[in-house]
Amino acid sequence: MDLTFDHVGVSRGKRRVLHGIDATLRAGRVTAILGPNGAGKSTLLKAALALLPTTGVVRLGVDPVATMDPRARARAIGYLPQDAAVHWNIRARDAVALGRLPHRSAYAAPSAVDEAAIDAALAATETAHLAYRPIGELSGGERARVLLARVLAGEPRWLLADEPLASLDPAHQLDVIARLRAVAAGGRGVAIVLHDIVQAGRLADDVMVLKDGRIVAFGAVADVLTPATLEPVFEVAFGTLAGPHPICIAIERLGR
Ligand SMILES: Nc1ncnc2c1ncn2[C@@H]1O[C@H](COP(=O)(O)OP(=O)(O)OP(=O)(O)O)[C@@H](O)[C@H]1O
Repeated sequence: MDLTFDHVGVSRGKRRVLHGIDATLRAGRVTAILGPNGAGKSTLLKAALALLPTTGVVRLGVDPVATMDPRARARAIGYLPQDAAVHWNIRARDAVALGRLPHRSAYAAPSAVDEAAIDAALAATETAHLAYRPIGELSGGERARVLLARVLAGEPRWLLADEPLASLDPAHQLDVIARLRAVAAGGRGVAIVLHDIVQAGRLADDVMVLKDGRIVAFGAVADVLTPATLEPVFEVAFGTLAGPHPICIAIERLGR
């Protein structure tokens, strides 16, 4: 089930921060969303979750996201925000269990299906050994993996994540990339905001590049992750390396 942006615009205060976004993000693929600071990447994810008022329409399949039943929407689209926090010092496993809330009736105890999904998410993020530790005592990277587990536990049809690799060491970055690719390989949709262009090449099938609230490139990773496309966007000279996936590396700032 694809996620479609049909002329989507967002204003924050008096400023227009997204302009007429037209794009279809495909289920079964990983889409990386790149762009300079302030380009509108996080805003695009929030628009897809109906967390912000928008002009235009975001659709999951044929259904406008904004008018979906909130529980159905929470089951369908999982979200890992930038700088996600847990405001109570609960155990990691209980934090992951929160990801199952849209599947449970109010006050019901987790079912066997819920417990299995929680255990699978802990295993997938290598956080089972942290399950009974207070989340406030975990390192930044451990907490980031637990919060990813919370989203995975909800088994959403679409997974939207804002910078999920930022605080992870290389081994756990590779694990999370493998996990997100597995989610997409299972037919679900994955859209990830990233700053690391090398990781985008490793993770993504498609890349959307935003600048000043507009799409400046959107397509298959090999077509978009090129110096010709990226240099005017980031105002940085890029070089390429041969590898199993497109590797584009920032070399130096342009025009300085
Ligand atoms: N609550 C807000 N009120 C006013 N303006 C906002 C608000 N949140 C974001 N903006 C503005 O909207 C624009 C887009 O912000 P957004 O967070 O989507 O950018 P981004 O591409 O995710 O940036 P970054 O890479 O720095 O995380 C920016 O100019 C930002 O200053």
